Amino acid sequence: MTQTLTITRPDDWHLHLRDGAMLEVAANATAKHFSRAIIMPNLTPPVTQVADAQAYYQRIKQALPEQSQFEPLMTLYLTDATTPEIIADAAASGIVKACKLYPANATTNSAHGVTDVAALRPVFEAMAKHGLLLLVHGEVTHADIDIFDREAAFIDAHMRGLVESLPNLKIVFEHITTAEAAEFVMNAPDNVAATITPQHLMYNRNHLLAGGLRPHNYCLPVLKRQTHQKALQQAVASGTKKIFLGTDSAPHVQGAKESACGCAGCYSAPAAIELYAEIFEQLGILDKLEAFASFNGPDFYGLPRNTDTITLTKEAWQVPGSVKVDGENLVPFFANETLNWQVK
Ligand SMILES: NC(=O)N[C@@H](CC(=O)O)C(=O)O
Ligand SMILES: [Zn+2]
Ligand SMILES: [Zn+2]
Repeated sequence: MTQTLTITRPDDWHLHLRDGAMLEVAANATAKHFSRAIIMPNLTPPVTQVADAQAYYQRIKQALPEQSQFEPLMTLYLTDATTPEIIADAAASGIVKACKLYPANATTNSAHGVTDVAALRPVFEAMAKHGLLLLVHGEVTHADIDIFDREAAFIDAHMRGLVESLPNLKIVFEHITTAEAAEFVMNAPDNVAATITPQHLMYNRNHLLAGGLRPHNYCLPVLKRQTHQKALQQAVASGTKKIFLGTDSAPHVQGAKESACGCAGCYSAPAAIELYAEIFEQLGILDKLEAFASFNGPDFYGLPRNTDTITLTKEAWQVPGSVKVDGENLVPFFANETLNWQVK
C-alpha cells in the first residue's frame, strides 16, 4: 500500500517572489501547496513604504488565479530612514506583518540596508508596540570577516544586544546555518525564533564546492561545514517550537546563477514541502514535519493555524531541470534529482 502523510496546510515564513514575469512563476509555485507566505521586500527598489507593500500585495494577488486562497504576508525593508510613523502606518494597514533587517550589503539587493542597527532603536520600539515582527538576515558584512564566520559573528555583534534590549519584540533569526545560531535561538527567550531552509538541512558546503562548483547550491548565508548541518538537523529533531519552515526560495535566472559572479539564492519553491519531507524522513522525524511546517510559524506570529490539509504520497518523482520565465530558464534547487514524496 502506498504510504501517505496528511498534514495541516503549511505556510512559508521566508519567501522571495521578485516581480514581473518571475513573480508570476514563483507565486504560483508556492501557492500550489502553501496557504500563506512572508514575502521578502528586497525588490529593486526595495519595499520601504506602506504604499509599496500595498502595491506589491496587489501585484502578487494579480499573478495568481482569481480563486486562489493564497495570502501574501507583507514586510517592509528597514533602512536608516525608516521612522516610527512608518511602522504605525504599516501595522494599521493590516497586510504588513513584519520588517526585515538587512545589514547593508549583506546579500542580494541589500545595498539600502541598515548601516547603524543601534540608531533604529525607536523603530524597533514602535514595532514592538504595534505588534510587527523583526526578521533578521543575521550576517555581518565587514570585508575582513570570513564569509563562513559572518553569521556567528553577527550574534555577538548585534543579535545578543537586540534580544537583550527588546524583550517585547518578536524576533526571527532568518535562515540560520550554524550551530552557534541554533544554540542561540534555542536558549533565547520565547520572543525569539528561527527559520531553516531545505538546503541547509539537506546540504553542507561540500555540496557547493566538492567535485565541482555548484552554483545552484549557492545561497546566503552560504552552506557551512557538516557539523553545522548536523546541529541544525538536531535542533529540528528536538521538536522545538522555536524553529519553523522558511524556504528562502530565491529565484535568479540560469544566466545569473551560472556566471563568473553568480547570484546567491536557491529556487526551492517548485519542490518546497517535498524537500522538507525528504530530509525529515531521512532523519526519522516525519512525525515532526507538521509542527515545523504548519504550527510553529503561525503560533509564533500570533496568526491562526490553517484549517485545511495537504496529503503527501510516497511516490518518487524528478524535480524539473528548468522552468521557463519569459523565455529564460530558471533552474530549481535539486533540479533533476529524485524526491520520494509528492503532493497529489
Ligand atoms: N538567500 C539568498 O541567497 N538570496 C536572497 C537574499 C537573502 O535572503 O539573503 C535573494 O534575494 O536572492
Ligand atoms: Zn537573507
Ligand atoms: Zn531570503
